[in-house]
Amino acid sequence: MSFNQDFVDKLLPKFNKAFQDMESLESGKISNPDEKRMVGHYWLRAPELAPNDEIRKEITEPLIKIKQFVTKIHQGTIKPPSASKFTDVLCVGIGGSALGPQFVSDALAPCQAPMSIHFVDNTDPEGIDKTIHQIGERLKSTLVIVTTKSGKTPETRNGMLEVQHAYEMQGLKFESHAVAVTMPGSLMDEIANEWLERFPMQDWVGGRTSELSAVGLLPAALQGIDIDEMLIGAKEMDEATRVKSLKDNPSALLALAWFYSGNGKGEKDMVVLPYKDSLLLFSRYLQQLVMESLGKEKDLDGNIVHQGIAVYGNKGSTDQHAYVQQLRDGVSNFFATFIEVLQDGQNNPLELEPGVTSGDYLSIFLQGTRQALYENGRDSITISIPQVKPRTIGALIAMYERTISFYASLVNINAYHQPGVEAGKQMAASILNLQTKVQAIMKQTSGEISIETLALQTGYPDEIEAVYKIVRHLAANNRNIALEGDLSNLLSLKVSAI
Ligand SMILES: O=P(O)(O)OC[C@H]1O[C@H](O)[C@H](O)[C@@H](O)[C@@H]1O
Repeated sequence: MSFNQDFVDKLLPKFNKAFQDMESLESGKISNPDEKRMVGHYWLRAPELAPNDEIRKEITEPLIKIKQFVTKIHQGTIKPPSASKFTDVLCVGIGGSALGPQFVSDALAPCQAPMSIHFVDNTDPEGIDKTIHQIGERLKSTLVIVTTKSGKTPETRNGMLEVQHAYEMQGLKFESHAVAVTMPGSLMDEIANEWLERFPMQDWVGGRTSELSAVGLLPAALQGIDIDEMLIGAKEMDEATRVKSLKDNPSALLALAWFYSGNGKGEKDMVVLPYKDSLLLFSRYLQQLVMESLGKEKDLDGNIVHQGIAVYGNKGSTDQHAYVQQLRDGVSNFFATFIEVLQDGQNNPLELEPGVTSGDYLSIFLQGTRQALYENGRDSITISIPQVKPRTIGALIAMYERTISFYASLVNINAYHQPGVEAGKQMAASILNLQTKVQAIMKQTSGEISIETLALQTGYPDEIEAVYKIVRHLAANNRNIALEGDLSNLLSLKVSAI
């Protein structure tokens, strides 16, 4: 990164404030003012630092419960009614209730994992059917984990109902296969009352920072991943990033680099390039962590700021054969983050040429791309880890979590709420309401009507385009509606009930 000492000196007061803000956050002050919540994910790996005994218990008790439950599942003490053991795990959840478990599974699950894992993270019926089809006969020995902090996310509810239906179709009792991870008292908590087990999600842990809570630890432990090591890695990184010295603090340095690169306004995108197949999902995980945390319209004083940093990426060297061309030669609107893994992970590596292995190529390609970018004035950050293992993954997660906290302080925003997501959900709910009205009207309509008339009859004449999209979708799925006319020309269409 091409900043100089002057730039660092100028930012030092902001960092001193960021260090203070973090101290206050970690001491349990309300750091998510809109939702009036504490922000406590850092306590998950150091319960001794939690502000009181009640919170400490909220961390230690579920952890014991997870370990006991996982042992019983692996031993077959807790077993499904029609098989001797659970063999598979099916996780239903979305956003922060899916991305961490998916990333960690891809990065760390051993080849001979005690259980295979599958995910339903959308309300796409075809995607759900495909997953259930892949599980096939093993559905009877599959443990379902429904994860939702709020307990009311529509996609997760739908996924659960679809999965439940699949169990019923095979004559299996869903409740004997299901556990929930949710906030005590939530709708899901009530639904899961008769299930195998319920694991709590803490009010003071946000979805996107929940990987080291029951959300991530339960599926990881079921796959035989050492969750204690993940927690140790995160704790060690927390200690290293609690240091109030910019130059000695990895998260502060990372936040400084982000601030420099995007001029404190997110002017440049973050391209995440791990040179390791097992870290493929890291960019997707970071996309939520960074963009949902930092992408904000207003700062903490209510000024319109439109903050954020766009994140994308995949893996090296694969991406060198795709979009890296633009990174080097095209529009200069990004900074790259290389993630370098020192150990190749092969015992007897093949020598492709004398003294050269596949792993050497991977390492050399990283260096080559980094230098080629640098020579063309493109900045990059390189993070090196010795190996992809539970401890380093815990550490990486913790490093980025604290970088978010620091950066949010530098640009004076609340990193812990997501008002924009709520807006989309409310819109979707009103369109569902409109669909219900359309279906009710069409049930009582004989003959053809225009979309304009139909919109008028719903009481929302201005929602003509939404009505058009609703009927087009219903007709495409044989849902008792037929359309006559040119599908691409709204005004030519006539709707009738069938
Ligand atoms: O865990 P849940 O309450 O089901 O939420 C799942 C996800 O959806 C929400 O819309 C939020 O934007 C995410 O931050 C959250 O992780």
